[in-house]
Amino acid sequence: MPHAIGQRWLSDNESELGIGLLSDFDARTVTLSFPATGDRRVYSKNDAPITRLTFAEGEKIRHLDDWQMQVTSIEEKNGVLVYFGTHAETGEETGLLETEIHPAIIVNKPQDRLFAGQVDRLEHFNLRYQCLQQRARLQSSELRGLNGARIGLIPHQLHIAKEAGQRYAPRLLLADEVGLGKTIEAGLILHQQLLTERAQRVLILVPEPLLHQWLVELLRRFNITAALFDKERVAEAMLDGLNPFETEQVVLCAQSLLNNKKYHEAAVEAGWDLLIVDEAHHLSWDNGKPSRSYQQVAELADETPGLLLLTATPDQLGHEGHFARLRLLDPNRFHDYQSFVNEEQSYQQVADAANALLDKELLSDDQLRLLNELISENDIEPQLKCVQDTSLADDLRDQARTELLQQLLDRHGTSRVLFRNTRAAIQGFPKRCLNISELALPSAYQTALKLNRKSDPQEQLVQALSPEQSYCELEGDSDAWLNIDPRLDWLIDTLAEVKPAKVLLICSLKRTVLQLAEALRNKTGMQVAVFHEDMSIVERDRAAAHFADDEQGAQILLCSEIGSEGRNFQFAHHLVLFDLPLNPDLLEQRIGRLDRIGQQHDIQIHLPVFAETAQLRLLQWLHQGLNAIESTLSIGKQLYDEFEQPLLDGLRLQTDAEHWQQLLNHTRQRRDELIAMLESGRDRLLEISSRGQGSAEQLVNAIAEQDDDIALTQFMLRLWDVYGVNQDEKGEQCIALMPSEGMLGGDLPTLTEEGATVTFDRSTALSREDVQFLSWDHPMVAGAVDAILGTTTGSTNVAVLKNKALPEGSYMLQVVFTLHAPAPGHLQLARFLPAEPIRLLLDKRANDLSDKVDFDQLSPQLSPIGKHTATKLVAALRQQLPPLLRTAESLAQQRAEQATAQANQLADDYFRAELDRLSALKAVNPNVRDDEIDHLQGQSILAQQALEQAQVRLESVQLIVVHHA
Ligand SMILES: Nc1ncnc2c1ncn2[C@@H]1O[C@H](COP(=O)(O)OP(=O)(O)OP(=O)(O)O)[C@@H](O)[C@H]1O
Repeated sequence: MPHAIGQRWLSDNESELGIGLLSDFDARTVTLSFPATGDRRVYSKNDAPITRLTFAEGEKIRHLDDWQMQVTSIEEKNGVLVYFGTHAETGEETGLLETEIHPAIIVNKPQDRLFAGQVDRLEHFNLRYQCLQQRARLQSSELRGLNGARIGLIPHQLHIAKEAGQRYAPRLLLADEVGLGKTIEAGLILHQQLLTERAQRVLILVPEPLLHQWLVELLRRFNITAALFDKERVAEAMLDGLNPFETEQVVLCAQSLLNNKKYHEAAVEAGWDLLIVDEAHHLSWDNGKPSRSYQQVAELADETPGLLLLTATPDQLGHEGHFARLRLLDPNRFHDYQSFVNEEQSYQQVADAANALLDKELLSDDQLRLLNELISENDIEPQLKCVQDTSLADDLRDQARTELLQQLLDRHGTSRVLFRNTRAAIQGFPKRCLNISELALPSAYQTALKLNRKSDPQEQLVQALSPEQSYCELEGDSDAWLNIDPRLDWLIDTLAEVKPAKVLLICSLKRTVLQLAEALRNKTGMQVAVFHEDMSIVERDRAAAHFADDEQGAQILLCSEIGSEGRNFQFAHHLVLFDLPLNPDLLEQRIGRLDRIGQQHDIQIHLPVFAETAQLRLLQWLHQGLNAIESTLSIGKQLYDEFEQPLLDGLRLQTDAEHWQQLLNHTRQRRDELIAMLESGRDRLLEISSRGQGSAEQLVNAIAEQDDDIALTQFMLRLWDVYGVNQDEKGEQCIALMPSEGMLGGDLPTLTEEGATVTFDRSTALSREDVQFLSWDHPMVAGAVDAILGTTTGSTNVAVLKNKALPEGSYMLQVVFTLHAPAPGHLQLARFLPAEPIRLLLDKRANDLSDKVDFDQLSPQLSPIGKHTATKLVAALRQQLPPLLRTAESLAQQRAEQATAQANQLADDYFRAELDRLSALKAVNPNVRDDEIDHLQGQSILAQQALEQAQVRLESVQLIVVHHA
């Protein structure tokens, strides 16, 4: 093409310069000036990496004065093109000289890039298509947010997470027994809410000692980076005039931080989508009065759509407290304690009906009547008939039973707001074995107790349970007890006996921890780790790590009561209870440190008690009366409240042996009674709804199947190759990755300069903390897909097809479109609108070959060609390709219209069914909140509006030329 001043050219390598103007040339060089950036480049004429910018008929051009023209014909005058066409605004016929084209046009549309000679590599074109497919898959996956967590697949957790994670603004109480994975469930719900953009701003409040554990679990298991707020950080931000809580999206802080009024106000003002409160039993409500922490959370909960409360011991501070926490979830529903209690009494009937269905036996007339009564507003005759018809296939009858059960659970009780799984229901947990060592009460203690008898009943109790205190008071030395107390030698012997096994010791007071630690060090020289409330978080974490260290760590960790909440010490299986708490729920929290998911051994609980003392009596009451040591008990606090007075009298040794024995018998009887009642009523219902009948196992299977699918591995291996990530197979299912310089789409999330080791294998990820677990949810996968699709990489290509069956020189156009509807992320429109790319293959006569030859069939037959030849081929077909592209676009448009109509139908069906379901539920189960229904209605309208705006967008275009050589 002869050069002429005034022609417009583009740099192949520096497209950001905009459109160049040929300002000079001679026999050897060409000079381009780029008006948009003020740059100038001189190129060697022979091999200049520049491409002439030309437009074809039907295309639009922007004039220097910012108006647009659609080209109808083209002429050339002295080597410079003149375009004729219609003015977009006035509709008049007009002409536009090549020199008058706007210099700041960014050439990033695939067709413009192709015509401007910006031809990408074949592998990049293929990768872009695969990324589009993967993004579609990702967006519409039912398992999004569930499959990517580094966790073992435990059905009850996944069931709860799926149930709640996909709700709008879930408000619920996660109340699994200690150590069954409430943190994991909350993490899974949070993960789904974040990934689907249902929640973006999240505040997590936890007891201070658990801050670090939460931070680590969120990052390690879910790749969620929370910002840890402490006093210093908050104060500093406030000094700078900022609301600290507005500076981060996911904030983790100690609930006690909000005791500062200013901080609390700032937190409320900042606004959140989701609030998570761990160890929520601390939000107490005593004698009709809310505690300070309850009020703090209530204010936040009022302003925040989503709320997750976590507690293993919901009744720890009484049933009224439990009700008060339910009220935080939904004040309208839980407004009157007495009616709540009355309602709970009716659960027995519902549970009976549920049991009848679960038994899979034929239903009796009474049972049929009961079901009809309980689900009276629906016609359940067809399902009942099906259940009773023994000639039908088992799976049909099972399905009918499941439907009935679902309706029953949906309509009754707290099943939408409260989840509680128990060890008994899940099974497979190690045993708890109690080892009691009865020691003789030292005579010095006996004397001290006689001489120093207290009159105050509370003091009497303390004295009876801790005889060492009286002794120390008399001696005037608070350490004196360690010189005579046989429990110290007993402890040393126990440690020696179980060595090298780790031992966790819990007692109620910090003072005891420090004194015992000192005595152990002095007497044995052993390493001892301690953990108490006056240590900083860093000190506590260091102590826990010292204890966890297998090689050089301490054999024993001594904890005050604070160590018994939330912490993970299941690598140990010996627990010393140096004293016993009166509250059975605290006892459960203590044992729960070891009795947790992941515990591999039976748990040995060691208990030293002085014979014939209050200590022994308390042990008897907890063990023989409640059986709260070797098994878990959800009603410990309730029983404590019922028996408090006779128990305390007994502990003060004011009752004789016979009365004491009677108390033990009564306690046991009452316990059995209550448990039987709960097992058949409230707890039975909770158990059924928390475990997810069958659906939980299906979910586990679906995730396991996805784990086994090698599609992700194949995709990522290809992606790293093309992206420029160096890979080194390390064996044991691990791959070491190193970034290279100038990676295709820039840095990849979680791949640092030092590299990263990754695995696609869940069990490897579970056993190797240093290895990243790659799944469809992992930020590196989503980040890489976004990085590729966020650039123009792979949006154009020219390839050769060596196929003798086709005439030499014939050509085809492979074009990929996507369908876009502008919608907020939380709408999750991809559920309805297929995000699958629309791919078209047209021959030169515009025949549509897409259905005859698919992408994966064609791709291996294509070979790459050099850029120079590619540019020449495009230039040679410059006038033929735009009409082909227009045909492709109109075909894509037709498909898009079908897809949008289908999407509309799907969305309509979905929202209608959900609204019907929720409205029907609301009529019988007030746990359905009005705002959930309003939200669904709003979403339905938004979805409709967004679908009306759906448009196709060209993603990539490939010219395929047939060549036989
Ligand atoms: N699915 C899982 N895969 C792997 N580890 C798990 C899983 N679920 C729970 N765990 C581990 O089991 C332990 C107990 O889980 P978690 O802390 O979530 O329980 P919790 O119910 O919150 O306990 P607590 O009642 O003491 O607060 C933790 O160490 C956790 O990491």
